[in-house]
Amino acid sequence: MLGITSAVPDSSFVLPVLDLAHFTQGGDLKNRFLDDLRNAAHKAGFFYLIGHGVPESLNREILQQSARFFALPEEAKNQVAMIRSPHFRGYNREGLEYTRGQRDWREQMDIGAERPALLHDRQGPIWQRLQGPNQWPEALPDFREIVLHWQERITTVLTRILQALALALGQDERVFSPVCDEVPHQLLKLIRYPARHHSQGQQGVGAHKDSGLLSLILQDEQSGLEVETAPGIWTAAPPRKGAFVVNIAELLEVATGGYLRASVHRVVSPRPGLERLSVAFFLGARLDAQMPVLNLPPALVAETRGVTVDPDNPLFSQVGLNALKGRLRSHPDVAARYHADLVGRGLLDVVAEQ
Ligand SMILES: O=C(O)CCC(=O)C(=O)O
Ligand SMILES: [Fe+2]
Repeated sequence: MLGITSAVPDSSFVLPVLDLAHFTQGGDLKNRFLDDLRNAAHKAGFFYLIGHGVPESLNREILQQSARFFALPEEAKNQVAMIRSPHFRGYNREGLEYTRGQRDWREQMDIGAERPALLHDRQGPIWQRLQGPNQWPEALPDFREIVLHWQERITTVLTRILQALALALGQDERVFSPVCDEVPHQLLKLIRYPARHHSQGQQGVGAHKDSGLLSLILQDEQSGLEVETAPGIWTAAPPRKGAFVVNIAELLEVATGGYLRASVHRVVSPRPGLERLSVAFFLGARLDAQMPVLNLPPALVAETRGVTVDPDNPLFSQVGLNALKGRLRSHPDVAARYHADLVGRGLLDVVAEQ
């Protein structure tokens, strides 16, 4: 059997639920929200978010667009295939993406910030290759507007959480502004996990950490997302009506010397006869930024674990390099076609030679 073999979820641990409206209301509610946020982000690194202000109707619309997109004929989806985009945008059918060397079993459409390509500037920083236009399915006239609108709303929500996290960590509310104002790195994935026969393994997406600042997941009614809350212990994060799942990603672990936890998570494939749709949004820092290391209050420093060192996944504090590393590894076909000069080389070596 491949990939995930023993998913014994730990039902004794329940992910916390945070209400963002409490942060806005101020006073005691705000202080309690900040305490709960600090705890959630330190311990599990995952929580449910309610009171976020994103209308249910908009969440339904994006899931509907997603369902319509995945229902298109293979040929229509392939017209926007990622292999046509040097900027890693577009559609991938099942089995094209890898996590820790194992094939994931999900189809997905990747959409980023809609910005002009900088590809021809080969003298520039190598991460500039990530910037460029998206690909849009011709058959779905409302797709582009709904997806970009949802992306903007979610960016606002996560920027707010970043401000709250800054306060919760004893920092100025705007401490992350220099690394995420104006042109944060945005990536939105529409994802469909088809059922899989157990003999094929159950890896919807394999165990991983997200590489940006904060991630947010909108789920349909199907479970499958699991969080490693202690070594080898997987806590289920099933869908909750009206709530998003939010999680800490690697750049915040780096910025806090490991006080904030970028938890490992995975998705187990649905049982035969079922499928699961999710929309995942990844807020990264500006690609031209260097991630700062924060000066935490002594009480928090005492509980700092240090950044997890994973030889398979070196962390770069240069944001653009970290993002490019992730994309090259997840999409070897796109890397081979457009970025062969970077494949199989340490990115830091490439930068040093430029
Ligand atoms: O589909 C999900 O629920 C989570 C997806 C995920 O973790 C990812 O794409 O990084
Ligand atoms: Fe993830």
